[in-house]
Amino acid sequence: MRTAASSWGHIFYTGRVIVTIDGVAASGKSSVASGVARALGVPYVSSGLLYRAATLLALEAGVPLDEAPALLTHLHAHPLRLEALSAGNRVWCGKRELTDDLHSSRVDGGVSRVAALPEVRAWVDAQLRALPAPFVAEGRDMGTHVFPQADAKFYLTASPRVRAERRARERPEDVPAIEAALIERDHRDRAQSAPAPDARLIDTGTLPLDGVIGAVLAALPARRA
Ligand SMILES: Nc1ncnc2c1ncn2[C@@H]1O[C@H](COP(=O)(O)OP(=O)(O)OP(=O)(O)O)[C@@H](O)[C@H]1O
Ligand SMILES: Nc1ccn([C@@H]2O[C@H](COP(=O)(O)O)[C@@H](O)[C@H]2O)c(=O)n1
Repeated sequence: MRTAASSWGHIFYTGRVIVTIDGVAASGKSSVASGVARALGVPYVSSGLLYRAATLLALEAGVPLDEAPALLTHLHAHPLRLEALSAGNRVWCGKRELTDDLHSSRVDGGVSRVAALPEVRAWVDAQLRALPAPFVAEGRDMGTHVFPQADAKFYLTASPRVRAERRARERPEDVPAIEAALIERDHRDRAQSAPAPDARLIDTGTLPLDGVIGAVLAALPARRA
């Protein structure tokens, strides 16, 4: 059992707590999840990194992105390991760290095809459910499908333009191109991207990052050992 006190002072978490933060692409999920996890003193888990890593391995090996049997065979031959730290998640394939290669426009462009495969989703879900709580999990279906029993659920939104402007600081493409790609990715991901009925919706477009983190922390139920 583990106890953590947040820098907000009023939250004391003990035990196997799971907080889920879902939302559309580039809405701030990983930044917010990391900030919340650090405040609580627990790891955060980025589910999207596993889909991204599966996509990268497929692209590198020339495995067609929508051929589930070939992709699963390749993934079983090259097992991935998600290192879930509160400061940032890392993904490993054996001794090779993939993390820095996972946020390219090439991976952005292919990942939704891989994530649409039920076999790949089951492979990701099994790895996530094997992780020991407490943690903050972020993605698309953390609160609906993977951890429906979560103690608190959040869903982040922001307009495509705001998200593209933020992402443009991290990508070589211009804002209109990034915005079009985000809209396309949201559309391809729509099957797994509905908010949980019991999730709190937060529009991150009108708040600074610290404000979103503070809103999540303020909404968490107080818990005692
Ligand atoms: N509330 C905010 N105010 C300003 N910038 C923000 C805010 N939230 C996130 N950002 C910035 O927006 C960008 C996207 O955030 P982040 O990578 O956390 O989103 P994401 O939802 O995890 O993205 P993806 O779905 O592509 O993995 C980052 O540059 C981040 O610093
Ligand atoms: N729970 C999830 C998480 C991610 N995906 C797919 O992975 C892509 C990349 O995720 P990011 O969180 O890094 O944007 C995303 O576009 C989805 O295709 C998913 O399906 N379910």
